[in-house]
Amino acid sequence: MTSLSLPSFEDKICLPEHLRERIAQLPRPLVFTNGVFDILHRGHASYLAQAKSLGASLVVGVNSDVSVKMLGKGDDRPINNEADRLALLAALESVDLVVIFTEKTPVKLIEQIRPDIYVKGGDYEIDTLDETKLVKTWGGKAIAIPFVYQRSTTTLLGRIRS
Ligand SMILES: Nc1ncnc2c1ncn2[C@@H]1O[C@H](COP(=O)(O)OP(=O)(O)OP(=O)(O)O)[C@@H](O)[C@H]1O
Ligand SMILES: O=P(O)(O)O[C@@H]1O[C@H]([C@H](O)CO)[C@@H](O)[C@H](O)[C@@H]1O
Repeated sequence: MTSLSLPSFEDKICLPEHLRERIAQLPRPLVFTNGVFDILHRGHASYLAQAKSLGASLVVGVNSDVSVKMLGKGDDRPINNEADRLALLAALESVDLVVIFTEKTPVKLIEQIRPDIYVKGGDYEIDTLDETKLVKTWGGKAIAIPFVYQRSTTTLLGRIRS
């Protein structure tokens, strides 16, 4: 019987204890974004590709299952568990590294990574975010990417349920 090794994209999933060395290996400018990415859709894929194009590498911080519960998206969320959400993001060409965070916001993680560019989608008022204020303390930039495709996990779930 042929034995197959795990697909190489799994290497993009970073354990928090390896974060410092993995970040040091990535080319700069380093772009960072974060989110739940519960049911991946075309809006996410397009957004992440555009985020990557702003720099040389893209790191995605992914909310742990417990931290999703703090965001008020619903008692049944996330639909996909943290391991699966990390793996799907790691499988995208645009993504260089994925790492979990367990707090309500990714501020602690951003302090560790010190990205050159912080990115969120156009559904956020980027200038009001603590994440934006933080990256500016070391001369970083924050950029909001407008939606190209009107998609959302919540809308998809509504359609499945109706
Ligand atoms: N249609 C979209 N186009 C571009 N960016 C998006 C889109 N939807 C979400 N994003 C961005 O992707 C990241 C993750 O978003 P999120 O997981 O909240 O997606 P969502 O589909 O809006 O989910 P939910 O409906 O659960 O809030 C965020 O930074 C958000 O700004
Ligand atoms: O997928 P979402 O809901 O867009 O991701 C959230 O983004 C929040 C944002 O960074 C403002 O603080 C973050 O706090 C939250 O933990 C989710 O990642």
